[in-house]
Amino acid sequence: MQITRRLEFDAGHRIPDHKSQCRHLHGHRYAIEITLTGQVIDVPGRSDNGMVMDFSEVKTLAKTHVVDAWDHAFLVWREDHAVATFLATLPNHKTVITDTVPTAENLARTAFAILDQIYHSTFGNQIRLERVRLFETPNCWADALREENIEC
Ligand SMILES: Nc1nc2c(c(=O)[nH]1)N=C([C@H](O)[C@H](O)COP(=O)(O)OP(=O)(O)OP(=O)(O)O)CN2
Ligand SMILES: [Zn+2]
Repeated sequence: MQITRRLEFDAGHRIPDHKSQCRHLHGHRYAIEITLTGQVIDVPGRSDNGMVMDFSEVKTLAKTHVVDAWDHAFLVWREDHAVATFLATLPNHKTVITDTVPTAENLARTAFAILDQIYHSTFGNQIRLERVRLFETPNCWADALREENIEC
């Protein structure tokens, strides 16, 4: 069985080498959808009976490890020296330095890598992260899929 939980957050970014608008500093209302697979729990009386995993727990882990870190942050590529240096001059500014240019594809892949470890260490093999879908806008999204991210 497969379940999906969606969360939203706001963040700024830019794609410094982009040929068009995206090289400017701008922001998005991002959405992240986390898809997990597992067996439906069949233990009468348990709070999560009939569920793969309680959606509220899916949310809590995603919020703690990705969404709260990225929400209202500026996501800046470590090679984007002009912006990274400028942001470092702002006292207490919420800046997240990324190892790759912060496209929807790379952010989806980064979130997958973080969350895969988290769900695995919390729930072992019973729950598997299958996909992280990251919406940059309502019309543009990227999917990080297990088969392309993990060798298993
Ligand atoms: N494959 C990708 N292409 C683009 C990405 C990306 O992450 N992956 N990112 C951008 C920009 O960051 C941009 O903010 C999105 O731009 P745009 O295509 O303009 O998207 P909109 O939904 O705002 O488009 P409208 O046509 O104005 O609705 C660019 N490309
Ligand atoms: Zn953008």
